[in-house]
Amino acid sequence: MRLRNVWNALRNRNILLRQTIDIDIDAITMSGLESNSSKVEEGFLFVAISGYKHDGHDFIEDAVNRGAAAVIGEKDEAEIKGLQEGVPYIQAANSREALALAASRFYERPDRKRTIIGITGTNGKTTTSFLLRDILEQAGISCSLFGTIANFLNGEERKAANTTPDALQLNRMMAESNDEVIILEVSSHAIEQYRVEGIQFDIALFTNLSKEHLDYHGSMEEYFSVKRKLFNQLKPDGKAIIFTDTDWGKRLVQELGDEGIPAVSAGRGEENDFWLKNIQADEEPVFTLRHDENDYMVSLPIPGIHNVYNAALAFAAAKELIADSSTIASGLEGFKGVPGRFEMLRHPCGARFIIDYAHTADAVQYCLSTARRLGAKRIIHVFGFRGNRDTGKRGTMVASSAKYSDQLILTFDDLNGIDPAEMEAELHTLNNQESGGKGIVICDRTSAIKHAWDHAREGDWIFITGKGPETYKTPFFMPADSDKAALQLLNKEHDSIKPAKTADSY
Ligand SMILES: CC(=O)N[C@H]1[C@@H](OP(=O)(O)OP(=O)(O)OC[C@H]2O[C@@H](n3ccc(=O)[nH]c3=O)[C@H](O)[C@@H]2O)O[C@H](CO)[C@@H](O)[C@@H]1O[C@H](C)C(=O)N[C@@H](C)C(=O)N[C@H](CCC(=O)O)C(=O)O
Ligand SMILES: Nc1ncnc2c1ncn2[C@@H]1O[C@H](COP(=O)(O)OP(=O)(O)OP(=O)(O)O)[C@@H](O)[C@H]1O
Repeated sequence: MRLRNVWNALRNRNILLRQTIDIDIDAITMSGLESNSSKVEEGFLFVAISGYKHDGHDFIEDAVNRGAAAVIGEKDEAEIKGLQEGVPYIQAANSREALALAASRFYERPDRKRTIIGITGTNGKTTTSFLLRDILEQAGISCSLFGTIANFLNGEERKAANTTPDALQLNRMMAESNDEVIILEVSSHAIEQYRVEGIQFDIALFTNLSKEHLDYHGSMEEYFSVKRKLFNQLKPDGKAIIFTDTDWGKRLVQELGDEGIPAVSAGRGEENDFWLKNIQADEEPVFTLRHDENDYMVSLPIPGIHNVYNAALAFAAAKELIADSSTIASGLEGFKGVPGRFEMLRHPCGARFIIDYAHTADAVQYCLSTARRLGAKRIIHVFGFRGNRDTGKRGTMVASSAKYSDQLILTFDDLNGIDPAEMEAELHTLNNQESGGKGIVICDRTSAIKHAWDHAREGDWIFITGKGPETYKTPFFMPADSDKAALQLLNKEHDSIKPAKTADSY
């Protein structure tokens, strides 16, 4: 592709500052695009990103030595080392934005060739995207799905490093996809970091908003305003579909309406386009959705009122693509679930163990209150906190757990570089301040799980939350690399595992 095409894309968006080496860019073609210097090959355009850990401008020399034909950066040329004659340096106002626009152009606007569905919100993105994919696929519509669990395209599964891939990988995968629909989980980090910039969506969904990532966004208002940007990236005939049971959802519908952006609402009030009513929140919930004066009865094979909300949203989105509502309802009935989201295993005594990815106070409340509603005799909650992330939400998570559980066991999650002693001290402080005397601390995660296992009684619902299906980053006492593997090991070798370190001995 001619470099001129990318240059035009940047100029059209007014982010071009200047082209500092005077060269005829029409003469330059680019054979590839990269933001990581170590992957640059002969003839590539290299985009230097000022990152959180590294400054890509420091790697321009490396990129040029590997054959870069041109470089885009955001710093002034006077600050750049390693540029060579014949290699133009194009200065943009923002490199991440430039990368996204360049990628979209280089891969020939893949968003225009497929139906693109973006899902944002604090909780429920993954579950809603899986629900929607199951509905569409059961109706014979092929889907790619890019999200936290993995990236799925053309029937293959690829590992995902982020909830939303970076702009380069995203546009590349969209171009590679032969599927009719692409479902994309859109995190607030992704929007802030321009990973979805330049993409226009056919449908954009909003699940909810609750306290999360405030270390990154500063305030709820700011967090909302970032999420909201997604809804300004709809195609001219695109649709916003909003779940309205949070004030943030109601506000979004109102604000989009004021801007003339068509929004379809789903929620428990009669005023919604998809009115969710008659909810029987059993282990397999049943509910009715009223739309266009018709009632559709749906049953869902996963528990939790939060999953009913997710299903209502998926139903509303599917309705944009599938006319026959009974096909949508049967897609939901056949839902296969999501790894590590309300995933249930049984203890030999009959107690239930649930592995769940809850990592907000809101999610904890939804999970534990589901168990209470379904008649749990005791609720035990095993969880911890990812190191180096949003420390502000921890107190409310413990308080929420204490409110809905009978006992909580605070343990290690992924330490993410934090000193174990520091995390241990934090767990004790949170336990003393927020658990209402219901908590203990067992730092080793597998020992905490074993403690719960050993003390399980018939009628207990025991939640292990925070990691879902993720593998452990550090080894724990038991030879298991995930919560599920630990439970499976306990189930298999119940008697041969030695007593674990307890709170007192740790
Ligand atoms: C803090 C953060 O958000 N970092 C994200 C950011 O990294 P970065 O671009 O700043 O990376 P960096 O390491 O500083 O490098 C800067 C540049 O130097 C380049 N470089 C570096 C070394 C070298 O030798 N040569 C070279 O060219 C790099 O390729 C890069 O272009 O941009 C990358 C590409 O988009 C992301 O993968 C990365 O996510 C990290 C891994 C991360 O953990 N992010 C979390 C916070 C996140 O984004 N989470 C959300 C989900 C949140 C949720 O809802 O739970 C997500 O979407 O995953
Ligand atoms: N609609 C909802 N409202 C509140 N909590 C929810 C909702 N849906 C799911 N949850 C809770 O949030 C957890 C994460 O769900 P899910 O993975 O679907 O959300 P997500 O938005 O994709 O999160 P992440 O981006 O962190 O992966 C679930 O395990 C559940 O505890």
